[in-house]
Amino acid sequence: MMGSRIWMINDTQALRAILKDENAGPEVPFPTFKALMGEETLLRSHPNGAHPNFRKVFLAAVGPQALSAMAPRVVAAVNAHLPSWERAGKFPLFRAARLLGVDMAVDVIMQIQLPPGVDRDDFKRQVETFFDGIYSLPIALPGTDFSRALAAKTWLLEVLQHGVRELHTEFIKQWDAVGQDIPAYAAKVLEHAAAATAEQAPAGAAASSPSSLALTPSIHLSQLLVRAAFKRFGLQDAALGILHMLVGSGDTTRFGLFNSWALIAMSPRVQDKIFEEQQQVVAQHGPGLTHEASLDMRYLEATLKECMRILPASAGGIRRLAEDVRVGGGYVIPKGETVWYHAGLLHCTDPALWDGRTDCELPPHMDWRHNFEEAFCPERWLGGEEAGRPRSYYNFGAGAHMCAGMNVVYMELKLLLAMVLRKYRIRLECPDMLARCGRLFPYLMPEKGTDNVILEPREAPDS
Ligand code: HEM
Repeated sequence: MMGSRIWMINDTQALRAILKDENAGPEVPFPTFKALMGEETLLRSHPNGAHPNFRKVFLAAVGPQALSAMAPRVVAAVNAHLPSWERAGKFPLFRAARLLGVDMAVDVIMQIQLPPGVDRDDFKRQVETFFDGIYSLPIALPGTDFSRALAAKTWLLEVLQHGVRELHTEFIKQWDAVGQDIPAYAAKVLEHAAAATAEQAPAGAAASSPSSLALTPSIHLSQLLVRAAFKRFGLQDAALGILHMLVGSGDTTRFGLFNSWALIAMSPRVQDKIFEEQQQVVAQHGPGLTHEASLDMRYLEATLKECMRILPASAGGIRRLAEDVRVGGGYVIPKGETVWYHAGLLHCTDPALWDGRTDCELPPHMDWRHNFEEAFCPERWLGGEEAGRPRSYYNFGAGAHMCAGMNVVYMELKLLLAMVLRKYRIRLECPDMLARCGRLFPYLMPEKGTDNVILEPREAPDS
């Protein structure tokens, strides 16, 4: 692929070994990705114990308190679009998912601070241009997506330096104070967080002083730890770390949202069950959409899992083997080779759902095109269902690098969908929009003008 040889691994037994860092290192071997994201990504190598410590700090930054603080920002982001969709009675799904993905990354998750004079919408347009380039051919001719993305990168790195400057300065001070040792730095951050919890600092409280800025768990700080693993880094590299997380959190979210929204729009049955659950959530938590309320949306969560089982929002992950790996049938893939675990393929051959038949294009549990009602069954995730509980779920990866933002994604998507589905039934204006998607990789791309979602107001429950 793109000049690289890649082995697709669908043997879950062999995969277990590959998903451990001792045996294989994450890597994205595509020239476009490397040119835009740099050679030194978290996904590539982890000197100095960087990865497990980065992960601890990242997970501390997205714990329950942080999610509670994030929820109102999710609601605000959706409210910035919903009224115009309501006025039109419909919205274009691909564009809506793309805009919301960027909003979630920029405003909700990363809370990007811009320098005076930089317009937030202009910034978001540059982020979109950068996203588009990631899936393009590495041809930097004028007017190509790739060359536009390279230009956007230069601009974005310049702008992002503003918001990360103070943290970078304080980080370097703390970094030197701990002898430039990543585990020691991470330990200090976690101690600081524990002390703040003991003092009952309010959820999402901002750091109280410049030095505590570099000791308070945050996604920004976790990215700086990654940068520090490679070299003594400057402001430009700090900005690149932030750009990485904009991609990691925004681009994936838009695919998750597009796929889920489309599948849900195809199922009035599932929408009714979500609506019923929302009424119970309102009875228990009131009408406000909070992180706590989102925890009681079990059916909606099962629906999202089912959507991302059928149409994963990621293609899994890629690894460079550090050891020979033996796979089924006695084959050995030699050290140094690149392997890919593909979420969609693994879901197809889920041992709990697949009967081993190979004479069909897609097995019934995946075949949403021809067999929608049988394939799309959120109840699978709730147990006690004859459809069978899935065993393979690789949408968020697995093993040492399993998505650290998974709980953020579930909360975002649950709140967003609840805001729409409490008020509306939704349906695709062009019912076979998904089946007509011309482009399938790396994401589903609808044919022009086919992706409108119609909003039909639900009658008030007591009317
Ligand atoms: C639907 C949305 C998302 C999907 C499908 C997704 C999927 C994934 C996958 C498959 C991996 C593992 C890649 C591998 O094994 O090489 C991963 C890693 C990661 N994701 Fe996500 N992701 C999503 C959203 C997010 C968000 C919103 C955040 C941040 C808040 C995030 C943060 C991360 C991080 C930090 C890692 C690296 C973890 C590590 O290396 O330990 N993701 N994601």
